[in-house]
Amino acid sequence: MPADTGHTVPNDELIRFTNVTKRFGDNTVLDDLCFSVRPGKHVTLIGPSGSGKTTILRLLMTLTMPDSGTIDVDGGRLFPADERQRREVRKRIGMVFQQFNLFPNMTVLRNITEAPVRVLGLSGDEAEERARGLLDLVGLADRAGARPSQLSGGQQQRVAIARALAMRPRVLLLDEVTSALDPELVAGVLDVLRDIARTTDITMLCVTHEMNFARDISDEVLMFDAGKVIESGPPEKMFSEPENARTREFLGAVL
Ligand SMILES: Nc1ncnc2c1ncn2[C@@H]1O[C@H](COP(=O)(O)OP(=O)(O)OP(=O)(O)O)[C@@H](O)[C@H]1O
Repeated sequence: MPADTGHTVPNDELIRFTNVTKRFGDNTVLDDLCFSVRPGKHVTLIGPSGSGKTTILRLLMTLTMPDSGTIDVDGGRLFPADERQRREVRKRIGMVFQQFNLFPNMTVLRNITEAPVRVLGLSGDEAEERARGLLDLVGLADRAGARPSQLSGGQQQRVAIARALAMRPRVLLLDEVTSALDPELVAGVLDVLRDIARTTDITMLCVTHEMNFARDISDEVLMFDAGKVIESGPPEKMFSEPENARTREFLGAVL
């Protein structure tokens, strides 16, 4: 019998959470949560602070474990699964964090080539070619030899985006990627992400308080409250005529 690779999940779903519950002590952060994301779609998670948005991304990165339920990504089961299978599925997922988390002692180029060489087994030349293409994409082709500390926050975040893409993930997770940036640096990072959303077939799952950005890039917006999706829909509907009173209240406060 082959290992349980989650083939019960339909092919047109790249991410599926089924009855996922996550607790921290008495705090039920995700409550029997079900949702799915189709391949190539850009989905934004919105909701009040503490509603569990970051926890969803952390589960996908296997940085934390659910208490119950199943999580499938790209036809493979992430939870429950043994360590080896989890690592295999996890390789298909890239994440950009609020704090860029670059390696300070490595050049920009090494930051991007490190994981493709170590994890994917690419040769140094292959990894470098890939990295240089990505540096071009994020507008930093001339900074390959710099150290992160020589770059602005916005440039560092663009390196972090290139680093995540260098693993050729099927899913890109974006967690408040502009909230640690000075206001004048936000637009450059969001422009790069808009470009990536427009020109690649990567699936994106995004937590952001930048509602204009969410409106621009999202195919679907999911509104979270108390560990559940309480409303979902295309951004034009969610932002102009939300049906749920909690969504209206939340958007009234942030828009
Ligand atoms: N490691 C942890 N230990 C204990 N509680 C945690 C831990 N991580 C998250 N929580 C709690 O889980 C809840 C959900 O947190 P999460 O960061 O997922 O929310 P969020 O919707 O992303 O919020 P925000 O918009 O403020 O980032 C919060 O109440 C938080 O305090």
